[in-house]
Amino acid sequence: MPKSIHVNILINIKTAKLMSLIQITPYNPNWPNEYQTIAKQLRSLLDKIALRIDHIGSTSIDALAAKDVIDIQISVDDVSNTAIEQKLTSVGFVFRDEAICDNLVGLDADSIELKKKFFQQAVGQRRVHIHVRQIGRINQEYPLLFRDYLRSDVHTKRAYAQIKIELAKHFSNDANAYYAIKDPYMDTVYAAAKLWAKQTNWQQDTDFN
Ligand SMILES: CC(C)(COP(=O)(O)OP(=O)(O)OC[C@H]1O[C@@H](n2cnc3c(N)ncnc32)[C@H](O)[C@@H]1O)[C@@H](O)C(=O)NCCC(=O)NCCS
Ligand SMILES: Nc1ncnc2c1ncn2[C@@H]1O[C@H](COP(=O)(O)OP(=O)(O)OP(=O)(O)O)[C@@H](O)[C@H]1O
Repeated sequence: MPKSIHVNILINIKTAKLMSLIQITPYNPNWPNEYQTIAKQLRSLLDKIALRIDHIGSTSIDALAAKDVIDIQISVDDVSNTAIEQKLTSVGFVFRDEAICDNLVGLDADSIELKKKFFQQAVGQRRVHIHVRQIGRINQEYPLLFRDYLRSDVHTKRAYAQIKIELAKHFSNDANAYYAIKDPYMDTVYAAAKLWAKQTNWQQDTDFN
């Protein structure tokens, strides 16, 4: 193969990879079904270790554009229980030990309230993020409250979609920039969600897997 064609192919592959890094797609009504299938497998795998299994993140919110990633939270008694890792990796999920905490404005990264374990789909499978968090911690409540608030407030939901679409347009190949802006924006939504939770006496629902 001539060298110029080879270089062109390499550039195209590299560009395609960069371009697909952050991509927001319109809401897909099949996301909840995909979640249910995975959640049932997780329930039988983890049995009593999982106190609750929930669909979280944007794919759990009707009509919200999102990255095509099914986010799942598994709430446990003890996030350092090594059985969780053993069981999830035994069926192919990939443990990412770089992501041991969440970010929340006002808390240090090493706060006990932010500890988590993070897993991704087995190689070649549809994109899934599994967040294992300890029941009762701030970071365990966050995604459930954030989800329920966005489900209840169409204007905030639309604003969140717009922010993500714009960020993805400007920073599709720069995940750090995408999250550096999206994360504190989410925390302002979360602050409003906490007020809403007080007003409505919001509790974690009982409709989990
Ligand atoms: C978790 C990793 C390995 C997965 O990367 P990948 O490209 O496969 O997935 P993706 O970009 O969708 O990230 C997964 C989730 O991690 C979070 N995240 C990813 N990057 C960042 C970032 N720069 N800042 C904050 N949160 C991030 C987001 O909530 C996201 O949904 C990667 O994102 C990473 O190394 N992230 C940084 C880990 C981190 O934030 N550590 C904080 C110290 S505890
Ligand atoms: N500090 C935090 N602690 C716990 N959960 C958090 C925290 N920050 C964000 N989350 C939750 O994690 C979920 C998944 O994060 P993610 O970055 O994948 O966002 P998303 O809403 O799914 O949007 P995207 O379309 O970019 O994937 C968020 O919807 C939010 O509920």
